[in-house]
Amino acid sequence: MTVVDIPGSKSVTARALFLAAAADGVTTLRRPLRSDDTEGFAEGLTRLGYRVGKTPDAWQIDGRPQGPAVAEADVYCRDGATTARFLPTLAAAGHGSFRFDASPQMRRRPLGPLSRALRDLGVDLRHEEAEGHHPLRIEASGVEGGEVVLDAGQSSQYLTALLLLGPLTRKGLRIRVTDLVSAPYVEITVAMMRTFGVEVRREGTVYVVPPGGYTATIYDIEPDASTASYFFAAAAATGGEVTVPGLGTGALQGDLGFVDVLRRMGAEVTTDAQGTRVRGTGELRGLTVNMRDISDTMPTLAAIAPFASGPVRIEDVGNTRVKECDRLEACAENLRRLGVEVATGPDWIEIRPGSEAPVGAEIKSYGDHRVVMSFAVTGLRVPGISFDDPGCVRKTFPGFHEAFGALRGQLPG
Ligand SMILES: O=C(O)C1=C[C@@H](OP(=O)(O)O)[C@@H](O)[C@H](O)C1
Ligand SMILES: C=C(OP(=O)(O)O)C(=O)O
Repeated sequence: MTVVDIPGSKSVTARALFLAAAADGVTTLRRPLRSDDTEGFAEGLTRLGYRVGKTPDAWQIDGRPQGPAVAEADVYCRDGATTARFLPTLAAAGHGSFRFDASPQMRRRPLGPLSRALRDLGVDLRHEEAEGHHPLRIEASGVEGGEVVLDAGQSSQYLTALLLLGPLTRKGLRIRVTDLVSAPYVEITVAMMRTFGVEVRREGTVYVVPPGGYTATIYDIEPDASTASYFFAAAAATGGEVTVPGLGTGALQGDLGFVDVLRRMGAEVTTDAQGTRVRGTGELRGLTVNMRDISDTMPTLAAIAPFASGPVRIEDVGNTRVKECDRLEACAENLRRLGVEVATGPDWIEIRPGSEAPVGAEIKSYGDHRVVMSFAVTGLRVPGISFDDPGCVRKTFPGFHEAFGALRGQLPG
């Protein structure tokens, strides 16, 4: 049995940084994720004048309920959508002139529904180049609050950004949501807001957020469930056994639901209060699965699908086309490089394992950490897999190759 120590959750760390910055008092985050996305978020806060103190195991943030400590700032959000979508709302609640820009891929990724909602709330927000995309400029003078309509069918992060903003407005927010993808991420947001002293109420499709601000706390960041998916998939694909402590029945992240997909395929899964264990049984059945709620794990499943005994069809994942790359096409392209038959549609991918074993090839990373980490799992059973850009794992797990290499030595085969 192998016990794997998975680094902290990106989503939880990003939210915790926002909440800590907005809270009244000093917050300590224990075991935050240290990766390009979360270091970028913390750097953004520093640019906005917040104090972020770092030790190897904890980050400490001096909260400022009144908003950024500087009157002007230029914030580079790197490749992280949480930074690029959450930080502008934090800035909007303060006073000053703030500009946000991001990596070329993050500039291509959409933001329009969020910026429209902020404008509807009276925020002076301008896109400097393409409408609905970074770079953008906010002339912030606080947010009054009230009711706003939001389409979060492309990204739940728009809704999370507005929910996080709610308690910083003068009247609170009523957010009427017309569509929502990646819904479990909103549950993470609501649960974490509660820990920082704010109760979000739901009335059907309306989220009601009271004004009044956040309270500082000591917060333990749980391990990243999307990262854990590579290690669970490794066990399922090789007949090995992997245990991840800290991701148990009380975990906040919906992506832990990936183990239910592995269970449907034939793996043995046990989850208790302490963590989750996956044991490969030698059986990996094909299936049709809707991954709308957990689409960050779509590439993980696509990458082990060639080992299934029948076709694997993944549905309702159209939003993976606007992530670090077009993930449906990236997975299809790389599976074809391995000699695997695959088809895609607007929001689905179907992998059809053949009688021939996949062959080794260079994987085209498209700068996407999940493409690399997913096909590393394929590499456990297919000799000769290499990557054109292995380093792009830095976005969420700089130490991935070392950790996965250590696991490889402990798995069967
Ligand atoms: O809120 C979050 O932390 C995230 C939400 C999801 O994005 P979408 O809601 O855009 O699907 C997920 O893919 C991303 O990695 C992190
Ligand atoms: C889509 C992802 O990240 P983000 O949207 O936060 O950039 C991801 O980590 O898979």
